[in-house]
Amino acid sequence: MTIKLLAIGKTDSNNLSQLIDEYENRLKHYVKFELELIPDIKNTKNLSEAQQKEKEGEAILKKINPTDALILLDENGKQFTSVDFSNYLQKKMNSGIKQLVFVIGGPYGFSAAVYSKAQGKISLSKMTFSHQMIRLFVVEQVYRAFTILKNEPYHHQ
Ligand SMILES: C[S@@+](CC[C@H](N)C(=O)[O-])C[C@H]1O[C@@H](n2cnc3c(N)ncnc32)[C@H](O)[C@@H]1O
Repeated sequence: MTIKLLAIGKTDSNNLSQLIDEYENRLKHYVKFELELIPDIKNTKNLSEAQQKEKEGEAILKKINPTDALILLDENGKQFTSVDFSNYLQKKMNSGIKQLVFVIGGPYGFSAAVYSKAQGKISLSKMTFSHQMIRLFVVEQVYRAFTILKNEPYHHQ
């Protein structure tokens, strides 16, 4: 199974990018992983929040193949412990899915169209993180999950 993390807009902070790269590189030892950044929507100044979400939603859905499992990162989604999340990933791998796609919304979240296509929602906390910082937290948690599955000494209960 391939895991893709889809997000809108390039990561503005070099420090953040470096940390994301670090975990992305570590993850490559365990699974085929790709972080794909969808270019920012242009002329957002002339768009309402709802219009921006719609356009971002269209761009997101264009990237999804019919056989992908689409899972949204969302404050109101299901919460896991890191061990539970590792078991969740193991089950997805066992289920024969070709590609698991985690999607991070833009600054205003997801359009209704994206919600309606999603097979699940995962929350990393009840608090809201910036759409850029959450990238790092997702990559780190996926990495952590694989170290748990491999019994490696990264995670401590
Ligand atoms: C700034 S937040 C958008 C917040 C907006 N209130 C909403 O309704 O989604 C941007 C994106 O970051 C992700 N995000 C932020 N906090 C999160 C959390 N605690 N758990 C999971 N994803 C989160 C989500 O993908 C969200 O769409």
